Amino acid sequence: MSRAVLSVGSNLGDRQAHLRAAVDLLGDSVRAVSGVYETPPWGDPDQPAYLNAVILVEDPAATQHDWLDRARACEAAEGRERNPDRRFGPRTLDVDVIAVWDADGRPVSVDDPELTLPHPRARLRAFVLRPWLDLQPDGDLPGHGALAELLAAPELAADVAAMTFRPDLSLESMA
Ligand SMILES: Nc1ncnc2c1ncn2[C@@H]1O[C@H](COP(=O)(O)OP(=O)(O)OP(=O)(O)O)[C@@H](O)[C@H]1O
Ligand SMILES: Nc1nc2c(c(=O)[nH]1)N=C(CO)CN2
Repeated sequence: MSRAVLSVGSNLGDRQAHLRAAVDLLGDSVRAVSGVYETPPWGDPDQPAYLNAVILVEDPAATQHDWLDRARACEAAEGRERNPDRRFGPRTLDVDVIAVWDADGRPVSVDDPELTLPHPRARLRAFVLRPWLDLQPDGDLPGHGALAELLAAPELAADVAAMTFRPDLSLESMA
């Protein structure tokens, strides 16, 4: 399994530093990093705004479970704490595996609560689709269709209107 799209989000502490840490920890597998958007909280409105971005990663040696392990390792490194009473609650760093493609470029489909692929809520999340579209204007969310069409769905209009591009908060290396 070689290629994946990861979504990163943060709404606690130094949000930009948490997202940057994920890029650093993913290291040589990183192929592209989107711009950063400030986004309204999805799924649980009573919390601060998030910063969100999307990262394209590639590693011929990585299985889909390796991407999940790496996502969890990034969250742990940034002190992510889980609150079982608030499923979509605030967090220092959330890293979701949105989709994975195998070595032949075929999308991987997994139906397991431990790892569901493509991510079952990605199509409902402007904070995933918008930065991904910036990186891949002709991209598809496997099984659901073109990113541009998904983003144009009426259910996402309010979230699209409320999100702001933050060019001042780039995740690119300062070096
Ligand atoms: N595609 C996926 N990406 C990340 N985690 C997944 C995925 N599919 C299933 N999971 C499982 O979901 C569990 C809970 O993840 P997490 O706490 O990050 O959820 P969440 O971010 O609150 O909600 P959401 O998954 O809707 O973003 C993880 O431990 C993982 O095993
Ligand atoms: N805007 C935004 N909202 C969220 C996010 C996120 O990354 N961005 N992550 C969540 C975790 O499931 C819940 N809600």
